[in-house]
Amino acid sequence: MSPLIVLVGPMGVGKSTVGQLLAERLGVGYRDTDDDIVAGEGRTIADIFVDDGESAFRAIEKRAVRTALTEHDGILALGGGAILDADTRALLAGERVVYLSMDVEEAVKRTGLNAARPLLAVNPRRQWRELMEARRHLYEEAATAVVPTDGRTPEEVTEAALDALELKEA
Ligand SMILES: Nc1ncnc2c1ncn2[C@@H]1O[C@H](COP(=O)(O)OP(=O)(O)OP(=O)(O)O)[C@@H](O)[C@H]1O
Ligand SMILES: O=C(O)C1=C[C@@H](O)[C@@H](O)[C@H](O)C1
Ligand SMILES: [Mg+2]
Repeated sequence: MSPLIVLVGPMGVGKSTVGQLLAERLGVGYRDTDDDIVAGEGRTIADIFVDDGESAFRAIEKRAVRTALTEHDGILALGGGAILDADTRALLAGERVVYLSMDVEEAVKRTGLNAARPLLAVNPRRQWRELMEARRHLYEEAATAVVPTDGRTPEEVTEAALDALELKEA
């Protein structure tokens, strides 16, 4: 089993929002590896970062992504940093991957100063830019289609993704 679409992109770009719309439009299920991690660990992602550190979180995330890629046949959203793992990127090579992109101002609007996003807790604008410098090329390399989300409603992003993939609705 393999997902119909894998969504990648930075925190707050709309993976959950658009992922659920895509799932409705295509008549399939929606799954999110961040949610799988929270359910499996019984604690929030922020708590995992604080208690065990980022590298422990990445190890948990890598397992969660591998499991979801083999178990789920609908829309799968990956955590924003999952793309950093080389083994995960190798697994994505065989998948239909949509990279949802946005610019920094849109990112600040959508994520704000939300403490639930530990990587953006201090100086979100600068941290977002730094994260994207390290990740943009990884998202782009993994992507079957890049769908910009700036100035688009979630419905418009959903439509653009369906068009880009030439997927027909259920
Ligand atoms: N196209 C859009 N235009 C404007 N706001 C949007 C759009 N897509 C999502 N949002 C809003 O941006 C915020 C983040 O969206 P969402 O939670 O779907 O992103 P995400 O990529 O799943 O983030 P996370 O990193 O938390 O998983 C939400 O408040 C959502 O309503
Ligand atoms: O961009 C990241 O590194 C992260 C994104 C979120 O989806 C979560 O997986 C976590 O907050 C880390
Ligand atoms: Mg989400």
